[in-house]
Amino acid sequence: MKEILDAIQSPDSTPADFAALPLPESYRAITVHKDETEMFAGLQTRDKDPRKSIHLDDVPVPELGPGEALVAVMASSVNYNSVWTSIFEPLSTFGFLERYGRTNDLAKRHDLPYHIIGSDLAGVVLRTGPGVNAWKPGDEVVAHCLSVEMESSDGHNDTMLDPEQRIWGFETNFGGLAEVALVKSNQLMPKPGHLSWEEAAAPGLVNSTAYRQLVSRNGAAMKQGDNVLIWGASGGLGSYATQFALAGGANPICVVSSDQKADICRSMGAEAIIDRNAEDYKFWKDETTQDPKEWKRFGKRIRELTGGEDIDIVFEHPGRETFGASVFVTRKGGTITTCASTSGYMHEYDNRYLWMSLKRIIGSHFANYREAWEANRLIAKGKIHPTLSKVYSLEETGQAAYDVHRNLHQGKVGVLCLAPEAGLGVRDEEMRAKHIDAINRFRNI
Ligand SMILES: C/C=C/C(=O)SCCNC(=O)CCNC(=O)[C@H](O)C(C)(C)COP(=O)(O)OP(=O)(O)OC[C@H]1O[C@@H](n2cnc3c(N)ncnc32)[C@H](O)[C@@H]1OP(=O)(O)O
Ligand SMILES: NC(=O)C1=CN([C@@H]2O[C@H](COP(=O)(O)OP(=O)(O)OC[C@H]3O[C@@H](n4cnc5c(N)ncnc54)[C@H](OP(=O)(O)O)[C@@H]3O)[C@@H](O)[C@H]2O)C=CC1
Repeated sequence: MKEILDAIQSPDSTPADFAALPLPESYRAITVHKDETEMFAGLQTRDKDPRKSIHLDDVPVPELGPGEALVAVMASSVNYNSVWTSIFEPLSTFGFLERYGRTNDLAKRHDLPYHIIGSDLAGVVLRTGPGVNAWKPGDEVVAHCLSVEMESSDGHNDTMLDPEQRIWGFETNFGGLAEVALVKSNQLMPKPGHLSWEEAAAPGLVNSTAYRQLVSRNGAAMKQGDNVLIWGASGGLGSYATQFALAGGANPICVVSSDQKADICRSMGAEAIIDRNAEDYKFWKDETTQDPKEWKRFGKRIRELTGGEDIDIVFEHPGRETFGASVFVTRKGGTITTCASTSGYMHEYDNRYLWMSLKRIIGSHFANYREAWEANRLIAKGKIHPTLSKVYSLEETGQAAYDVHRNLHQGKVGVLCLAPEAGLGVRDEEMRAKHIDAINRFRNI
């Protein structure tokens, strides 16, 4: 592994040098264990502690198949899907690995008693499998997390519709929170040169998801002037949705839960901000009853902030707790676009407000390769910036996941894998200097 790291850090290394490097037999990886899937049985979601289920193990390097690449991972990031994996909710991800393993001989590699998690990476290609022409050893890359087989016609208009669509590092093994990762070569994209490894690894999953959900025609197709209600506007998804709204000439109405988070949104350029804690919205009277008066109070507050207008697009992901309010505050003909249900997936809303006002609910999930590429291109051009706050070592990944689970973090949380320290890997200092304030906006808060 030291030889690999030396080659990555030497400005003189050539593709041939990388191709000649011997692969290590094993590498360090963040895992959850199949024999521990019941460890949190009986506990409330909030009390399930990722620090107990997340392990740092030595694992063998997987065999490389056709159309695949092995990547030396310099940095990765914590996504909420790794929190779900680590608390075995809504179900254990080992079921996904077993199901994938049953599809063909090569996929059997994924069905192991340990799951190497993580759905982001920035690093360097070490080896490519047969049939890979677009990438070569030594390429500096980021990887998006869409894994598809594309043997069915279903996915050929939109790869997200492939019946064998999986999220890498969640529904497949050999994820990015590790020193080496196995990806399909059509997950690779150029690493933005003006960013360090950990900055480049931070946006991938959430940036691509927010791009499809909000900007793409497959999502809400946001346009100039739209009022966009963004839940968790300084969180993982929300910090990118807010930037897309501002960069696209829309009007973000940012919902957050503290003064500090409101300040972050202001520093991104947002003006309309609602602190859901300070204003104490209680959309639910009890476990089973919502309070439409609270939806109305929320809608009134939005009208105050927009000069009397209602919401064109709701960027939804909290789910059960907020969905009734989200449907209510959307304007006639408006769109609620949802990609998650952090607070519960059995949503309840008053359907009269949906059909009588001709509103639409759009389900959105990650992004196809083209959407992920376009989202990464915006990062590379300095139009959208990483929202990296803290950086942890690989050993501290459990703590990093705990922070995200408990909503103690801001923006995105990074993890150094092979990178010995933060700040390495910048190739375009001039462009970096132009954007340095925006790049550092979330750092150490
Ligand atoms: C990029 C980052 C993303 C995120 O962070 S997203 C957040 C994290 N992700 C999640 O929380 C999602 C986790 N996944 C799940 O919870 C589950 O993954 C799903 C609920 C999405 C699906 O559950 P499943 O068990 O995989 O599928 P089924 O459809 O409930 O069960 C499969 C069986 O149901 C049959 N079936 C499917 N559709 C129909 C139909 N329309 N009519 C009749 N049967 C149907 C199938 O055939 C099959 O059957 P047979 O078990 O016998 O093989
Ligand atoms: N389908 C897909 O492709 C994807 C789905 N996801 C899913 O989306 C969800 C969010 O991910 P991500 O943004 O990365 O997570 P983060 O935790 O980084 O951000 C979510 C934000 O939502 C807000 N929030 C949390 N709970 C509630 C609540 N009950 N009511 C209102 N606001 C709430 C919080 O902000 P505040 O406290 O300031 O209000 C929090 O910071 C997760 O469930 C994740 O699995 C994520 C990426 C892709």
